Amino acid sequence: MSDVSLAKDKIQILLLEGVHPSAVESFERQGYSNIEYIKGSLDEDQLCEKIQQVHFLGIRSRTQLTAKVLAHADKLLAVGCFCIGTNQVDLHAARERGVVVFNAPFSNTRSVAELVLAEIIMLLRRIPAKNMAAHQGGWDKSAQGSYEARGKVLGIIGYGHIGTQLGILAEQLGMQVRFYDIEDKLALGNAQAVASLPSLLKQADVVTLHVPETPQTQWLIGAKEIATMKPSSVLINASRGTVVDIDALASALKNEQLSGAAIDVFPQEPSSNNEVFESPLRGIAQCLLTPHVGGSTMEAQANIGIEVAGKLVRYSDNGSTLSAVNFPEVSLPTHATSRRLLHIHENRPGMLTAVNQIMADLDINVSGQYLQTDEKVGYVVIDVDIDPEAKVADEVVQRLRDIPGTIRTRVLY
Ligand SMILES: NC(=O)C1=CN([C@@H]2O[C@H](COP(=O)(O)OP(=O)(O)OC[C@H]3O[C@@H](n4cnc5c(N)ncnc54)[C@H](O)[C@@H]3O)[C@@H](O)[C@H]2O)C=CC1
Ligand SMILES: O=C(O)CCC(=O)C(=O)O
Repeated sequence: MSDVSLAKDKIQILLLEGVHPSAVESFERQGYSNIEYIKGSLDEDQLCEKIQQVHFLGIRSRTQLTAKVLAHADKLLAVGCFCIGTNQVDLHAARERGVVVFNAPFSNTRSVAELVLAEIIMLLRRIPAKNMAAHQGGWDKSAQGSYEARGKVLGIIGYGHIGTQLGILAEQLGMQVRFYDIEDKLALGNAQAVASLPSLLKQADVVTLHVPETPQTQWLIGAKEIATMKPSSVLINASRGTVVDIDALASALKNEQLSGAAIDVFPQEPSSNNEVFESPLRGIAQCLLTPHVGGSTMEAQANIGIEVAGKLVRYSDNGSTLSAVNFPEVSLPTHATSRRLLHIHENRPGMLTAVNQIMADLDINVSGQYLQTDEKVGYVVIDVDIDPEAKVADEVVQRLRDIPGTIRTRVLY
């Protein structure tokens, strides 16, 4: 695949899932005007059709970017996930096609932490059940089973950006923060690491999940794990729907093995606001259900729009892959006097030699070269002194493209 960079108004941008208008404004400010904005997500077949003309794609958590979809994406240069999670994208397939994927690693962190903090208090006070009763004409004025958060043990599973932010906020309420993480983590404030998941589950009054979706976190919490939790404790999941076995949770709540739960993410989520939400948890009084809105605040969404659009623009304008989640990271100065070539290739021996041999053969001076590789892919950005009027750029691109193992070549400017 090879592209001589298009004029900005020819670059087709598709934004799905109602990403914040700040993204559109950011693109437009930088001269990108060919933007299609769709409020919902598209299913696999619709995406396979639509993606064929798209250079930059923006999605949130609903759009599944499978290997099949990516196989139709001949023009696609980069994907922006306007969220933290990137599990909805086949990152390996994207990388192997030279498609760079970006996300917003902390623009909605605070929003999730605040929601979880609110849920902790609501659940410990049995507000979901009292609220449901009141809506039906009931009056459950009783302290039975209601507790303060102060002094209770908060067990955080996954002590990353959200887990640590939540831990700090919870300490302000006087909670005792314990966490379990597969990595060694700096314990902030008075938080304490716990050596194993069962140990954390046994001692916590509130268990909250803040792990990514990975093969290891799939069904991390099932009937066996719930059985080790205190019957007075509550479970919160605002991470990914595949982390908790929902049937096991529903039966534990019905059998009063747990005192309550707050669930924001589900194994199957509606693809739009018009679709009916089905779940075995529906109707359980002491279960707070929210429609995957942990990160959905105006502040977070506006910031994410600017952040991710900015990353896509920087990649489009100067080739920078800084903070890409599936790609070697190259951060670049702009060279006003040079032309810039991008070469994405399979990481195999001799690639750089082959690239530089072409420059030597064509008597082109290289004024800057930036290479990064990971185990599969190499990404080299080459600034060259070529007269903008000279036709040699076409020949360079052709010869770069002919190097065996080349995935994509582009001339930026
Ligand atoms: N409900 C919502 O709207 C939102 C949900 N999320 C979800 O929250 C997740 C966490 O976000 P961040 O804190 O920003 O991620 P992060 O990457 O900063 O932290 C994740 C932590 O989980 C740990 N971890 C991974 N596997 C583990 C395992 N098997 N057991 C214990 N710990 C494990 C990691 O070592 C890391 O410390 C995201 O991946 C996303 O899926 C994020 C934002 C909004
Ligand atoms: O707001 C969204 O669409 C998804 C939020 C989320 O789950 C994430 O940021 O990972």
